[in-house]
Amino acid sequence: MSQSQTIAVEFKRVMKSFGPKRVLNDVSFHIDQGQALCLLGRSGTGKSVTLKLIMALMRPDSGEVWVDQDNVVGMGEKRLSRVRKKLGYLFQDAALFDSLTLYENLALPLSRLTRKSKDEIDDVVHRVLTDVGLGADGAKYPSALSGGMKKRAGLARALVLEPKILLADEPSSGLDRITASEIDELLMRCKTEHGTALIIVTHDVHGARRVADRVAVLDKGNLVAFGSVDEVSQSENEVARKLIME
Ligand SMILES: Nc1ncnc2c1ncn2[C@@H]1O[C@H](COP(=O)(O)OP(=O)(O)OP(=O)(O)O)[C@@H](O)[C@H]1O
Repeated sequence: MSQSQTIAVEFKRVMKSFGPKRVLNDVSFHIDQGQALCLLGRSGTGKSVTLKLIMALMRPDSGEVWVDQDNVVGMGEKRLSRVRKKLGYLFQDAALFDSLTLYENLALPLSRLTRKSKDEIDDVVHRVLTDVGLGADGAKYPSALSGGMKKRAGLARALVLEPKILLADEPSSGLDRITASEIDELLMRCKTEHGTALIIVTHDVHGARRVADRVAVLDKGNLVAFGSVDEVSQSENEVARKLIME
């Protein structure tokens, strides 16, 4: 069955348990292309598991997980690798190769996964590095980058393949407020300038209030609130209301 053109990611009645522990209980939501969803919730409420289900690194016990036009549940590796090309990931630790310069870290996925020429790769890497404010830092090794620069570098690496959907796991963790706001600005630019859908796991409610078109609050395996920041602020669920008003 084909999905609406505009849906980027959709969960339909997703259940996931580990042994006796139910981590996601009948979770349904969707986010459209060009929108930002922030996933909030206390520690251990299934936020990272949600990202892993989208990447199909895990399989739900039941339910459907749609990415763009495809239900990835039960999909074979060949088709999955095509779907995964639509996804970019910004990991907590930036996931850069320490033995490569920043430039080389960005050029590597382009030379491995695309047919771009050396000159085209050079153009893309310079453009993306400039976009994230690291235009003069391509020759540096990851060990020479500050925490904020590493996050920007991780974002550049996630964006270099021009994903339709960007998944970010705590993009502002460990950063001071000003640097965290700069990362938020960059994420918002991905959305407005490239129409990228963003799914951001975060404990930074302040950032979520600025970035999110939709907020999803998970608590004890349940999606207890979903909607705009204003809607969640007026949610009947106390956990969700308190969390967003922090
Ligand atoms: N591969 C796994 N095997 C067993 N249990 C797991 C596995 N992955 C996650 N869990 C459990 O699922 C629950 C949710 O984990 P998850 O990492 O999604 O939490 P989270 O909301 O991202 O937490 P945090 O905010 O601390 O990162 C936890 O109880 C965790 O121990």
